[in-house]
Amino acid sequence: MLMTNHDLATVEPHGAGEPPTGPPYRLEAVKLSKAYGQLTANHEVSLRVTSQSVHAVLGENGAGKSTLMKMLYGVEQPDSGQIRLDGVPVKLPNPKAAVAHGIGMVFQHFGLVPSLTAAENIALGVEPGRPWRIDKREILDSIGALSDAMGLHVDLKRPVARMSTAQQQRVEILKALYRGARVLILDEPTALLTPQERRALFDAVRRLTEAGTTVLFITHKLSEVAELADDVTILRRGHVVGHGRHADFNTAQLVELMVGGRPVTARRAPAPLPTAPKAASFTGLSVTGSQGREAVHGVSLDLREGEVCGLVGVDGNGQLEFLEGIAGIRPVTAGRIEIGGVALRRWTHRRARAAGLGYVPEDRLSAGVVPAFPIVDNMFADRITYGGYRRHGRLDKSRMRSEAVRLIEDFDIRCTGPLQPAERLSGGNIQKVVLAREISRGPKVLLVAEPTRGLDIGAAARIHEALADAAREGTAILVLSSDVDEVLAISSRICVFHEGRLVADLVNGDEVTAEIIGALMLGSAEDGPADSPAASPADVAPPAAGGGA
Ligand SMILES: Nc1ncnc2c1ncn2[C@@H]1O[C@H](COP(=O)(O)OP(=O)(O)OP(=O)(O)O)[C@@H](O)[C@H]1O
Repeated sequence: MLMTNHDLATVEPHGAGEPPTGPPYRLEAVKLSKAYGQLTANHEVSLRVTSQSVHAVLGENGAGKSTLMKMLYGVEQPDSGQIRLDGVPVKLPNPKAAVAHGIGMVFQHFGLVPSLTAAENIALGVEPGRPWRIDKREILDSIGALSDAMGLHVDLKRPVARMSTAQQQRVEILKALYRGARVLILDEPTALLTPQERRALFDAVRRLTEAGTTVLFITHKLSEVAELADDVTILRRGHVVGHGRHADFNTAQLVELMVGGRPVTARRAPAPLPTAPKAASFTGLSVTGSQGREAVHGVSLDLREGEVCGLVGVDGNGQLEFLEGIAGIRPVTAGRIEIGGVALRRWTHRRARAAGLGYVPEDRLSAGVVPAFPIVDNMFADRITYGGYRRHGRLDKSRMRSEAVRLIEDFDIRCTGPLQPAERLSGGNIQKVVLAREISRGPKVLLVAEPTRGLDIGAAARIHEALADAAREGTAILVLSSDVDEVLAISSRICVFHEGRLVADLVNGDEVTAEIIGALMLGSAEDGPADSPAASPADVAPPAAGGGA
C-alpha cells in the first residue's frame, strides 16, 4: 500500500477560505470556534451541508472533528460563530434542542439501555408514559415500517444487550429517525463494523438520503469517502483546510490536506530466520467465549522472535478470543501457554504481563486507560507496579515525565503535555497512548487488537513503523485486524481462523492475496496459494492434554 502525492498539482482543491455561496443549505456552520483552555479545538470552522447529500468530515486525530459534531448536536457550545438550518440561525443549547430541530447523532459509544428491547429504546422518551405502558402494537408497527423502508433490519422485541454492535447501531439510527431527524450525524460509524455490516450500513445511508435525510459522517478511511460521500470537508489542527465535491479531489490531495503531505507507506515485516529463538508457544488452547461456550478449540501456534503474525477471521470465529485467552482476560480451559520458555500454571493478565506480554485491547477507550488519570500515569502505571520506575524506594516521577514527553513526541500524541488527563484527548490520541505504553515496554510478545482502528493515515503509518521496529528488536507480535489489507501490508505470517480453529498458517508473500485470505476466512481451504509450502492448514492438531493453563 503506497500513496504518494505525485499528482497533487493536477486538481486544485478548494482552499481554506469561505465555502462557495449557494442556496440555503440544510445545515451550515459559520465560523464556529471552540477552545478548551489554551487549546483551540475549532477555529472559525465553516461547513455547508447540502440537503440530501452525504457529507464526510475528514482530518487527522485531534483535528477537531468530534468537537465540531458535538457543537452541531448541542453537546458542546461554540465560543463564537453561528449554526444555521435551512438558512435560519438556530441555538442548540443541548441535544434536546438539536433533536427538536431535526438533528440526530449516533456516537461511537452508544447510549442505549441494555435491558430494554430495541423498540423500547427507540420509543423511550418520545412516547408519553413508560415504555412498557405505551401502545406497543402501534409503536411496533410504525418503527417496523420505518426500519423496513430504510433497510435497517432489527428484531424490535429483542433486548439490546443481546444484539451485535451493528444491530445496536441500527437501533441508534432508528431512534434518531423516529425522533424526526432530517440531518443525521454519524461519528466514525464503521469503526466497529465487519465489511459485510459496513456494506449494509452504506446501503441504508443511501436509502436514507433518497428518502430526504442529510447525512454527515466522520471517517478516517478514504475508501469510504470514495464509496459514499458527495461532499467533503477536511480539518487540520482545528482549521478547515479544504472542502468541496468529493469528485474534485483525488486520494493524494485528500492525504495531503489531512496530514500535510507525508507519504503513507506500510512496510511488511521480514520473516524471521528459521533459527530465530522461539518467543512463545501456545499449544492446544481452548478458550471460552462471551456466551460461555467454547470459542477456540485446541489451537496451537509457535511464535519466533521478530515475527509479525497477523490473525484474521470473519468476526466471531474465535480469533479475538484466542488473543484474549493469551492475554489472560478470558478463561483458557485447556492447553499450554509458554512465553520466553516459561510456562505458567495459572494464567492471569497480571502474570502474563509479568512474563513479558504486552497487550493492546480491542476497546482501548474503556479497557486501555484510566480516563481521569494523566497521560504519564497511564503510560507507566504498570511499570510502577513492577518496580521499573522506583529509585531509593520512591517513584522517580521526573524520569517518568521526561520519558512520557519522549513517547508523546515519538508517537505524535496531540496533547497539552504529559499531565493532561486521558479523557481530554481525542479518541485517536488515547489509542496512541495505549500503543506507546505497550510497545515501549519492550515486551517479549506483543498482542495487538485492531492496531490502527480510529487512527488517521499518518498515525496509522507511524504505528505500523513502530510495530516493525519492535519486531526488529526481537518482539514477537500477534496482530489481529479486521482489515485484511492491513494484515497483508505488515505481517510476515498470516493465520486464518474459522469456526474456532486455525485453518491456515501462511508465510506472507506476493502470492498471498486478499482474495485468498477472504476465501479461507469463509472456510474454503482449497483457495490457498498452490505452491506456498506454508499454505496448507497447519497447527490444527487435536488439543494437547491438560497443560498448565
Ligand atoms: N473535554 C476536553 N477537554 C480538553 N480538550 C479537549 C476536550 N475534548 C477534546 N479536546 C481536545 O480538542 C482537540 C480536538 O479533539 P476532537 O476530539 O474534536 O478531535 P477529532 O478530530 O475528533 O480526533 P479523533 O480522530 O482522534 O477522534 C484535541 O486536541 C483534544 O485533545
